[in-house]
Amino acid sequence: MTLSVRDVSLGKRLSGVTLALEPGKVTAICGPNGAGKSTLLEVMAGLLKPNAGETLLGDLLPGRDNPRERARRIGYLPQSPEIAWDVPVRSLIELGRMPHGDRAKGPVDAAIDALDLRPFEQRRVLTLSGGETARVLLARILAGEPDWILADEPLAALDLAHQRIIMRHLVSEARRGRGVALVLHDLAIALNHADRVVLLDRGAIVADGPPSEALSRESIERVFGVRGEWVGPPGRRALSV
Ligand SMILES: Nc1ncnc2c1ncn2[C@@H]1O[C@H](COP(=O)(O)OP(=O)(O)OP(=O)(O)O)[C@@H](O)[C@H]1O
Repeated sequence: MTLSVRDVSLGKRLSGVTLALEPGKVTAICGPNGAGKSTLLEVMAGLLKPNAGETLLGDLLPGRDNPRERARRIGYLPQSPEIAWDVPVRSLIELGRMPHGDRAKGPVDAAIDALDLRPFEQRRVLTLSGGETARVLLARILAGEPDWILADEPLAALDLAHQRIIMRHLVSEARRGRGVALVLHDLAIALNHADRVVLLDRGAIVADGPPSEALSRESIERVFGVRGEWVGPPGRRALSV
């Protein structure tokens, strides 16, 4: 089922954005600070109502029709999530099952393993480091087995090894048929791992397509004002600036 926004505008934050995401793919949303990436993701999650335009999940309006159904279908990880209760890690991840009304062991265990959280399972969440906390919050989303994973900077707090593990896992979730949309600042991760890149600037889409096209030298210079050169072999490219 396609997740799309049609002609969405919200103050100065988004203007006339139209985008249709397909399941089975990883889409990276990139762009400079303040470009509207988080706003777009929140609108796509059905959690922020635009002034004009609409978000559609197939032909459903997510959020308004049925919030529980939306939560079952769309797992949304905000940029700076807050943790209200100092509960054990496993209990927090189990909260991801709330839209299903169960604590199914299988998906909770799978999420714990995917995010390398076995050693922390019984720890209280407020004792974890920033990167460990970020992994727990993403595990909560995975435990809910949503059709769509929308995550705002899910790798920002992670060390190199965990960035790799988690990016690979998100790619494998997409290959199993889920839709994955990630706000990413690291253009090399977007280039190497995403199937599609949507480049935003000042609230509008300025490039949208295969990563090597959307993140060409020219568009990086135009949008970020930085001259860069992609170096290294395909799949392992780095941006030399
Ligand atoms: N609640 C709000 N009310 C008004 N303006 C807002 C609000 N939240 C964000 N903005 C503004 O909207 C613009 C887009 O913000 P957004 O957080 O979507 O950008 P972003 O691309 O995710 O940026 P970053 O890379 O810095 O996280 C920014 O100029 C921001 O200051």
